[in-house]
Amino acid sequence: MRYLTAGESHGPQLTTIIEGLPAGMSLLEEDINTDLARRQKGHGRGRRMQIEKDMAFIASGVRHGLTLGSPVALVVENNDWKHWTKIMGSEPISAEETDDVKRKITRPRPGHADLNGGIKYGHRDLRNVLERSSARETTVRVAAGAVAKKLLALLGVQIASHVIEIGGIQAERQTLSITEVKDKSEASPVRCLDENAEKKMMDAIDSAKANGDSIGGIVEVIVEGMPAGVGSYVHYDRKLDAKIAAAIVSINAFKGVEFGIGFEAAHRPGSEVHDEIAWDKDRGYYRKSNNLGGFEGGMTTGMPIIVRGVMKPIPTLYKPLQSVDIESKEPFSASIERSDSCAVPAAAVVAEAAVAWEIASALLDQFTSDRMDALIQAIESQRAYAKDF
Ligand SMILES: Cc1cc2nc3c(=O)[nH]c(=O)nc-3n(C[C@H](O)[C@H](O)[C@H](O)COP(=O)(O)O)c2cc1C
Ligand SMILES: C=C(O[C@@H]1CC(C(=O)O)=C[C@@H](OP(=O)(O)O)[C@H]1O)C(=O)O
Repeated sequence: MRYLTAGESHGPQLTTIIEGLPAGMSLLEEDINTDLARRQKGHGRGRRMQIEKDMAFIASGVRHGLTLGSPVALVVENNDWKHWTKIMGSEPISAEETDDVKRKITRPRPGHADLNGGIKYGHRDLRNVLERSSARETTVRVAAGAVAKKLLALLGVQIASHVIEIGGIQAERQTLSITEVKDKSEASPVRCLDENAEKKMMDAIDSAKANGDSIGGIVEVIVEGMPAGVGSYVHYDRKLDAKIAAAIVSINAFKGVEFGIGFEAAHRPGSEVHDEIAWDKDRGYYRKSNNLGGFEGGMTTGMPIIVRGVMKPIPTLYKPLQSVDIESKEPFSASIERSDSCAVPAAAVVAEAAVAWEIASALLDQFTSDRMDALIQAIESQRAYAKDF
């Protein structure tokens, strides 16, 4: 299964085309819209989120609520487009129009794709870079992820996400079921399970905003119900943990990823890292602990997948950073109109979508099927086989 996305931040719409879904899977626009709404929320979001009300239109590949096996195209309109039709339209704009009307940008923002993207594509108007490098694109990544999540739910695989750190404030660890993680994170304005930390995180976001600054954080994604032995050890590009790591770091502003105890493994002896193997007739094989976060040798162990990603602080700051104008080569202080001050809660939903996509694709690679009923059967039989192996 694969997908592409298209669309600029202030263009008319965002589009994704998903190829390789089996036929006969139930899919409704509301399955996708729930996740699109979740991605728009979160304390710290800027004014753009008051303009947009993201809704997916299923433009192909689904008939009477069921997938056809043909490409599924999803479209999300940008409400903000109506303010940008002249600036972002595809028709040529007259040479007499001023750079102001074109909203030309010659001052690259530190921490953004602006300067490198300008150098790479030869754009002297850096708007041509930022329109596509903007995290507005994560809207349709979440739409594609919602489709993957629907497939996973029908295969008995559950996924949830929550925020574990914002601006240095850490949530206390809790032992909760995946349903409780979903409910509690959904009810929190920062998607955090710990109410004490939640309040402090909100204060930290408010004070960063008041100081013209921004803060980042850490999100965690949990997956339960994956059969053992998905992915492979035989080649670097078939390792499922590696694919998930790439998907997480590909999210705008994500700088790192870890599984299970992650970087903590560097500080512990092997006897306190590796998860001992056990078997009983109800569960089949299991690990007595899950320090490795559900992966050994690039394959699922059947234990929950625990993956965390770290998001840097938002780079556009009201407190301006220094940069250089590419026309005059003179230094300047960046000025801005609007921005998020913290998007970690929204990014948790994006990370969940990214992980859902990778594991759904891995299941389809391994249990190839053009039909939903046959896929369900193949995965049930893998679970039974692995249990008594
Ligand atoms: C959900 C989400 C919302 C974001 N909102 C903003 C924003 O309002 N302002 C901003 O400067 N960066 C924002 N970013 C981050 C930038 O898109 C990102 O830092 C930039 O494109 C450079 O990419 P890199 O940080 O991955 O190198 C957001 C990221 C995500 C995931
Ligand atoms: C539009 C979204 O996020 C945007 C991501 C973003 C950036 O630079 O990445 C900059 C802001 O856009 P604008 O410049 O239009 O205010 C955010 O609002 C979204 O998440 O849907």
